[in-house]
Amino acid sequence: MVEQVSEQVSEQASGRVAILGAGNMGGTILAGLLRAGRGPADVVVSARRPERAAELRRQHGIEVLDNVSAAAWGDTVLIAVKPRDVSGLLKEISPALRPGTLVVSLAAGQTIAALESDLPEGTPVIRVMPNTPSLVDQGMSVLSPSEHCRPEHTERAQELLSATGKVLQVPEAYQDAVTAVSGSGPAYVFYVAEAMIEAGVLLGLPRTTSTELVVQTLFGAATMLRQTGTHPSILREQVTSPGGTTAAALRLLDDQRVRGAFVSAIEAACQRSEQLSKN
Ligand SMILES: NC(=O)C1=CN([C@@H]2O[C@H](COP(=O)(O)OP(=O)(O)OC[C@H]3O[C@@H](n4cnc5c(N)ncnc54)[C@H](OP(=O)(O)O)[C@@H]3O)[C@@H](O)[C@H]2O)C=CC1
Ligand SMILES: O=C(O)[C@@H]1CCC=N1
Repeated sequence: MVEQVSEQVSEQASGRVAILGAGNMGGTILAGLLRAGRGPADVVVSARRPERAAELRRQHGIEVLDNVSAAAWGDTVLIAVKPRDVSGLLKEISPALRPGTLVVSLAAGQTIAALESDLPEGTPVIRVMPNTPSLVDQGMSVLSPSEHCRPEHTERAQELLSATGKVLQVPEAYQDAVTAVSGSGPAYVFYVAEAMIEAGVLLGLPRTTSTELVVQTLFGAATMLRQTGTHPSILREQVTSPGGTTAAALRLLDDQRVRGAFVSAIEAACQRSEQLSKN
């Protein structure tokens, strides 16, 4: 099966991509690459459960291989397993990697140094923090290349990740903060959405109506932030009429220290990412 696939030549700059671990994030990037026009000549995945492998073949019509075969096939190998499974997976595939294969890791809290320690000397490695809106091509992926990466390696990863949204490069020292802000960020927004929907229901709105109001309001507010480039404080002031409803709501949020709670929550996520890198 591996030989059969390898006869086909990828026309993409990032070459043949092997995604190891097709769960939430790996599956999302896979779907994004396929939407962007890649096909079986360009992408394979690995799965450890036969039923998941069958599902991936059925859904996407692509090759599902074992980890070692997929890693040997790929020009770029994307690591999308849970942080605790990364080291074992890298040790497993390390002997099969061809010289020059680019390893791209999505794992939270896994440093470049830790990744390199399980890979052949000199392997180019890129640490990335993506997020789940990649599922709708609105992802935010933030990458940090290792010192063994040449510009073409970074361009390869940028091309790969831009299939599902924006891509930014930062020094690795920022990755724990990035993880806390944009990696975990969608969860904070969904948390706020849940609270707003429940509030609408409490006030007597049908659940479907409340949901529609909240989703469109979040979408509209995010679009305003992006399209106007205006600071959120100013946009908030524009909604807040003197003596009006918004001022009453914001006063309660301030009294309940909600802004401070958000800051502390994001600090906690950053600390957790730092802890993961020490395990
Ligand atoms: N979810 C998110 O919002 C984000 C996640 N990340 C990072 O992405 C990575 C993946 O997270 P997520 O997608 O949420 O996790 P999931 O648990 O959804 O996906 C992990 C996948 O890896 C598979 N897997 C585990 N071990 C192996 C193995 N040895 N060989 C092959 N496949 C294996 C699992 O298989 P099985 O189905 O059998 O369990 C599962 O399908 C993590 O490192 C996380 O830190 C980064 C940014 C955002
Ligand atoms: O919760 C986590 O650990 C992962 C990393 C960022 C988003 N999800």
